[in-house]
Amino acid sequence: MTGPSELSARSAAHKGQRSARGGGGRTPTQSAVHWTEREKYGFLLQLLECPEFLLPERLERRISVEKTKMAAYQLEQKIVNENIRQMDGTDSLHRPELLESLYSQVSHLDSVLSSLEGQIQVLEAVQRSLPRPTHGGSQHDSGTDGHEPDSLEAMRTVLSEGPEPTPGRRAAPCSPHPAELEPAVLLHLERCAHRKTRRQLQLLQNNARSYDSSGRQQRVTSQPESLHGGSEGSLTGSLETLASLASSDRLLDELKLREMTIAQLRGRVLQLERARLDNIPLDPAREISRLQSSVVQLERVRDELTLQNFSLKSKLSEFTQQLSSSGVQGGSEHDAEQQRRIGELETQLHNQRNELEQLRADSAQLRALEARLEESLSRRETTERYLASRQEELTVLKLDLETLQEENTRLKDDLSRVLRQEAEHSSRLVRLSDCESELGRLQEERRLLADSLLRERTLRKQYFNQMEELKGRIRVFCRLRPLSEPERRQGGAAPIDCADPYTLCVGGDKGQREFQFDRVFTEDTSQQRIFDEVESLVQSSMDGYNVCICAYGQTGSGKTHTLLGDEQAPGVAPRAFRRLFELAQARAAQTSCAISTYMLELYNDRLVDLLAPAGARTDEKLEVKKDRRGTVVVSGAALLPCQDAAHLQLLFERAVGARRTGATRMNAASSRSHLVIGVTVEATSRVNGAVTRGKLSLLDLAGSERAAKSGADADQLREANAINKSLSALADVISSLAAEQSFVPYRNSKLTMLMQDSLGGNAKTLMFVNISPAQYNLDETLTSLQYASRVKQITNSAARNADNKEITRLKNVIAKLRQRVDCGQPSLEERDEG
Ligand SMILES: Nc1ncnc2c1ncn2[C@@H]1O[C@H](COP(=O)(O)OP(=O)(O)OP(=O)(O)O)[C@@H](O)[C@H]1O
Repeated sequence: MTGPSELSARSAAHKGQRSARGGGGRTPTQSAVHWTEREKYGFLLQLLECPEFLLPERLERRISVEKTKMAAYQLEQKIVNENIRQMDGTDSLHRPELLESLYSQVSHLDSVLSSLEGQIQVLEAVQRSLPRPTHGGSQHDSGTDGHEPDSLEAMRTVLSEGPEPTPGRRAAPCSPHPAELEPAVLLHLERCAHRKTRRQLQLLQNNARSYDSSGRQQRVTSQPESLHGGSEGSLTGSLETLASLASSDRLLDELKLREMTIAQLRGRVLQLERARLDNIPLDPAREISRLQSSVVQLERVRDELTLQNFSLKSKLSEFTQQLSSSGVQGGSEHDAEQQRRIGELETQLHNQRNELEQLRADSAQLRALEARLEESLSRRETTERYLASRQEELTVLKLDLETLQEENTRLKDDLSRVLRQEAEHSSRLVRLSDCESELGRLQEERRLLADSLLRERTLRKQYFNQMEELKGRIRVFCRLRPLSEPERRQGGAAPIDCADPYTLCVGGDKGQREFQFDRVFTEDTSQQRIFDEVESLVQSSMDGYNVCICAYGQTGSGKTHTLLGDEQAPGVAPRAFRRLFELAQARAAQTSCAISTYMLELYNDRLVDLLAPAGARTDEKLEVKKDRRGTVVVSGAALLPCQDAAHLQLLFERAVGARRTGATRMNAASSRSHLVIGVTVEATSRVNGAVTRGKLSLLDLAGSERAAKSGADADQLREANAINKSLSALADVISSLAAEQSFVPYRNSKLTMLMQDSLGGNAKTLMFVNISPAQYNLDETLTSLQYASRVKQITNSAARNADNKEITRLKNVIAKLRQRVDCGQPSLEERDEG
């Protein structure tokens, strides 16, 4: 069965052959190349067999008829091609026979078109080679019908370089004469003209003969009249005979010239034939050559005979002349003799004519044989060509078959692979649809989880804040540091005991005192444990609260260690930085966080920007202000955005490195200033665009100390004064907040101004009170604990309110007791001392 790919391959091959043969968009020149020289020559011979076709009008008509035929065939071919094109499509699979028949139709049409084009070309070449008919009379007097050229000049002109342009007429368009056609055409034309001249000559001779016989009769019947004074009629007849003879001479000359031209043309045709024979296979060429040489020999014999004929004719005319002259002179004695001789000569002439006719018949037969040979050769050539083309086609088809077989194998492999892939693909599709439904379910689940997570988060925040509320806005943690070696040597540890995680018992001269805090951390508490307690506040700053974590205590009590720590044991600050960025990362899907920082030092009541580049640090006064949202800002201080925790840590280390420290008797690296680290967090919700702003303030306060004890010099005394002043202002603020006074003296110190937005209000504050365990520092420890207790009083509003009521009651009791003292009863202090 013929497959569609095979058919299309064959179609392509067929089209390739057609285009190679000049099919499709052929030009006449291209077609002529494929209409062989032999075919052209055969057609030309056929044409010359019917000389009436050489008339210009007929040629014209024939050309136009052939062109019309060609147009019709071309149209038909187009239709068949269109059918093939459609058949090459989907239907071709089911109708291979129809397609085959269409292909054979196309081949047939191709060959017909090629033949028609060749014929047209030959006809046009013949037309071009003919002299153009002139309008208004013939330029060359042919003496016939005005169309048949018989003028020698015209022939020569055509033979040499084509027709001369005549005056009033433009030269023929410059189309080249096919060199091999012109001599053959001219030869034929010349032969036609030759035959005509000979017919005329024959006519003249017949006339002369009839006149001669009538003259003789006249002479026989009217001899007595001619003897008496001559006859006028016989004179007229003699003159006509002379005229006929003269015209006969002219015709004879013309015949000679024509025969010479014919000989020339024949030689040229032979030359061309020989050249053509070079291209013809060996045996037929030899055969044609042999036949042609015999034709030439025959023609030579015929020419000789023709010459003899001429000489006889001339002799005859001489005799006729003599005869007529002797007739004019009144007869001669040798009449009978001459008549006999004339009779003999005429017989001889007649015989020679018969011979000549015989030769001509032989020649015609030879030509017919030659034509048949040509025909059979051409048929053989056509068959050979057809066989060769079939052979080529067969080779191409074999190659096509091999290619198709390979293609088929490859396609089978492809098909099996594709089928395998399709099976895999369909199983994958099933899996994919399962996955899709699973994904849909998971997405729904995720959405529900996200909703519940949001609800949970909101609740968590709510509970967290409630818990923080319960813990109090101000929380106080107490941290006891380990006893150092110098302290051990200087009297050892003070009687400080941690009764429970919230109670610290300190023994002293006035007995043991108890201090309650939110948490009490003993000397063995790790930095991580401390941070675990602080972490919730760091989270609050992410939730939009202002959070302040500060460390208070005498110098060397461990404030810096708690807040900043060192490389081995990082304090609250570096851990808080890391936690902030972890929280920002965890919430990245819901909120985008922008974290910035400023780091300041308050030294001798003067603010210093610790993040300003070293060279750029000037004495420019930094001012503490509040923005429209009530947040404290320091104008002139750098507020640097931080990309990540490492960046913030780097800035922190830079600031700590720039901080002012000095050696005291109490601490080799004592902080002589308050360190304020502010980390602002601006969180923008990706859901609704809501912005929350929080701040984490870390405050490492300078050590509270007694100047004499710390061994301070004049500068250090000034530093200590400033430090104590600011700490006292901080205590005042906290007292005011505790007493819920309407006025809180924030502006008494730069420190309190700076901490305004982180103390009181909605702010959450955590104070570490750091204490030394040394007996040597017991007084300072007690002072610190009392200070922290004051702060603790405002940690819980409910408790605070209760405390306040209690204080009021006690104050009333004191007042009554004072009245009793005034009445001789002991006072409260006296009772306590007792
Ligand atoms: N909990 C602790 N565990 C171990 N060592 C501690 C602890 N607390 C403080 N120290 C050590 O005590 C010394 C003094 O601590 P730190 O410098 O933190 O005191 P300070 O209160 O900041 O002093 P100043 O106010 O003078 O700056 C340091 O050497 C520190 O390492």
